[in-house]
Amino acid sequence: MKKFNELREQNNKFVYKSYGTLENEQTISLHFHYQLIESDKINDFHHKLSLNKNDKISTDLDFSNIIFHIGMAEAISYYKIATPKEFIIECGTLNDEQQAWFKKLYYNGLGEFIYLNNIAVTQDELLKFVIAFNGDDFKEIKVATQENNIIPIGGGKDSLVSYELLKDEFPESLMFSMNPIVASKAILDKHPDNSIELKRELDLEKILDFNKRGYLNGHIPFSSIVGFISIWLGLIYKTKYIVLSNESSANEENIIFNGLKVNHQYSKSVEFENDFRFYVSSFITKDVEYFSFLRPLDEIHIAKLFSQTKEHFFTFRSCNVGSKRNEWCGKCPKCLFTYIMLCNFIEDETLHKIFDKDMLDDSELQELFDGLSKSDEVKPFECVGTYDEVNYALSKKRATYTQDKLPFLLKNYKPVDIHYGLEVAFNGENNLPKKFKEILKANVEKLSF
Ligand SMILES: CC(=O)N[C@H]1[C@@H](OP(=O)(O)OP(=O)(O)OC[C@H]2O[C@@H](n3ccc(=O)[nH]c3=O)[C@H](O)[C@@H]2O)O[C@H](CO)[C@@H](O)[C@@H]1O[C@H](C)C(=O)N[C@@H](C)C(=O)N[C@@H](CCC(=O)O)C(=O)O
Ligand SMILES: Nc1ncnc2c1ncn2[C@@H]1O[C@H](COP(=O)(O)OP(=O)(O)OP(=O)(O)O)[C@@H](O)[C@H]1O
Repeated sequence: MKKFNELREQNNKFVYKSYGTLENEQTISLHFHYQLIESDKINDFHHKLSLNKNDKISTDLDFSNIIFHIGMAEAISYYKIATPKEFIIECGTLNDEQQAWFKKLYYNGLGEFIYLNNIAVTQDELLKFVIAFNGDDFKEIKVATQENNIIPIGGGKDSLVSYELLKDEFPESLMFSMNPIVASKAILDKHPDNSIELKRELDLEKILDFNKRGYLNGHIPFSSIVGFISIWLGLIYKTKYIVLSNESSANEENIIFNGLKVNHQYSKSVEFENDFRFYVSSFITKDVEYFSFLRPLDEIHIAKLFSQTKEHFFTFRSCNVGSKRNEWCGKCPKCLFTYIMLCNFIEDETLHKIFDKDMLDDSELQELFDGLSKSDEVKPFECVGTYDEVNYALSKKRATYTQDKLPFLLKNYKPVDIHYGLEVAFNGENNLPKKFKEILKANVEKLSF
């Protein structure tokens, strides 16, 4: 593996060359061009997003501001290959405050990457933006948006819960999925007139080739990309609310490394959500609002809500490893975590059918089990919840077995006497508009733990 310092010493540069829109009768596509400049070589990357047109879309305004910003968020997949000190922007401008904002996103969004590649770098040192653009500043985009929702669908249980809780109250909501997996496509297909399917094409062969040649690789803040893209969708669909399904558990870091709170789910955290809302309303538009509907909830609450939606039991896929093949891989942290969250709310027989086994009886999962349940272990780098809710669920489940019937992973598990508060803090840090808070409250009140 080429090391961070070795790559930095080569004085490589990253360039955001251009962004553009191509439109024909059927499709709209956004194109982004980046370069990684090594001393004697220019490596070009071309990234593309595309969408089928329909009569709900209006593209008659100048959307360059938001499209430029989508390019800033998407650039991270290519920037991370060599993490140059200099990030040159040739197609737009960012003031000091905006540059500081993106530095924070890149640093925290690459937190897991920095930790796993054992990189010693501060937020200030990671990169410096160089503006090499002489055009005008971007203008705020003003669109008369309607009181409707775009609900991004990931195919796992969280966005399905939002979908279920909102579908009667807001039957005209638009369901958005990017490169949808089968589970997401099933939701979009139920709403053919209100679905947004977006194709995202990375310059993947080139990324994989750099990976093979030992350049840097690691996790990127995927949800920040969903965020900027969904603002663009809100503008072209004239739709006010972007309704995410990020939970409060996403705020907890995996580990603290050199003072950096390393969180796999950084761009799902409320810190990012608050920063993002501020950024969008200050520099892009005040007419589209991004918030997470499930923010007051922990994963355990979401799991209980999900357990009321039987029709999704055999279609949802929360497993990132298997979801492209429409499978639960049965071996990753997210499979085990999802199983643990649901194990008190869905009867064993059904749960075994969904996951194809009793995951708590799989001795090969001991290490993952410890990572999820012991606070002195590093929490797995996946979208999993907090130690407290895992231990709450495990302790509750363990109490339902007699000693001789305990599944393998619960045999040596010591129930934890935690005071895990199940009450939902609706007045905690969240950005739910009043009407959404009322719907969530009414549904949570129906649950009894
Ligand atoms: C599906 C998945 O979890 N992928 C992560 C995995 O990548 P892998 O190599 O196993 O396969 P691919 O995803 O096909 O990636 C191939 C290469 O392309 C790079 N790449 C991929 C997507 C992208 O947007 N940009 C890229 O540069 C990737 O680095 C590979 O070289 O491991 C990677 C390294 O740790 C992860 O970066 C991949 O994660 C995807 C970006 C991804 O979509 N992950 C989401 C499912 C995810 O983790 N979401 C989090 C939200 C995190 C956040 O803060 O936004 C969540 O749901 O909580
Ligand atoms: N491909 C995608 N297209 C559109 N939105 C997405 C996509 N992937 C994720 N999202 C959005 O990001 C949120 C976080 O993703 P995440 O995978 O954690 O959630 P999920 O799929 O709804 O449920 P789970 O946590 O059980 O997997 C989703 O709830 C959804 O709103």
